[in-house]
Amino acid sequence: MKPYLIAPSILSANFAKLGEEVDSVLAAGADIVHFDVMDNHYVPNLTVGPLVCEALRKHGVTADIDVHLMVQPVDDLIKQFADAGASYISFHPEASQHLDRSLQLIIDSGCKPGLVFNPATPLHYLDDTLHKLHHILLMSVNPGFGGQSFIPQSLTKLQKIRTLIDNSGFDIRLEIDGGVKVDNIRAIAEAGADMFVAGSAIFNQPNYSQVIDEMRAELAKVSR
Ligand SMILES: O=C(CO)[C@@H](O)[C@H](O)COP(=O)(O)O
Repeated sequence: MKPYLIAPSILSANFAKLGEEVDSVLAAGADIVHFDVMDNHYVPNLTVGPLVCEALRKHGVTADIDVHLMVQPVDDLIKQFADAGASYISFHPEASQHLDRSLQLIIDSGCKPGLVFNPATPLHYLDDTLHKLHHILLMSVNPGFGGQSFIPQSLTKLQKIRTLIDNSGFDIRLEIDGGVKVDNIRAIAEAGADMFVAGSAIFNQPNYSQVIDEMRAELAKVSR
């Protein structure tokens, strides 16, 4: 198993001082920055685009930036985000007309490709794509908003994906996103996740390092 990664979602950060927020959360021990892109079409909310990703790089952020595209169509934004400094880029398979092409565009742009599954998106999209994936992102809430509750059925879906990955022989990260908190992160890790996106659990607390330390303490209890 890979080392656990904690990825704060900027969706819950104070956008009026985003650079400082990202600096603070990285200084507090976060591993990677989760960057939620919403287009008010694929999801009913509107957030940020490549300019903001580029601004974080210009601000001096050197950590990996994990771009989650909640957009349709997908392909036009891939190169723009790669040029803006994205490290990982993931998208929802049902939002792409040509899944293999979209994955290849991410690879050709020099980024690490991922597929995102909503709570009810079928896993058959993994049938012919696993060999190209760097990560799989399971949404444990319906996408569009921070601060929602973790959908308990996601644990079963996580276990299914973990088994698929382990049986495939490919080295793929399994990321979870939505309602991740100190009090459920251990169960989520035990179901197979190795990368944890948390927005409100981190940014809604005054002391980011305390939350991240508490999450790591819970993760240290997982036997694997
Ligand atoms: O992509 C999304 C929501 O669509 C997430 O990244 C949320 O931003 C996670 O927020 P919390 O559930 O952790 O508050």
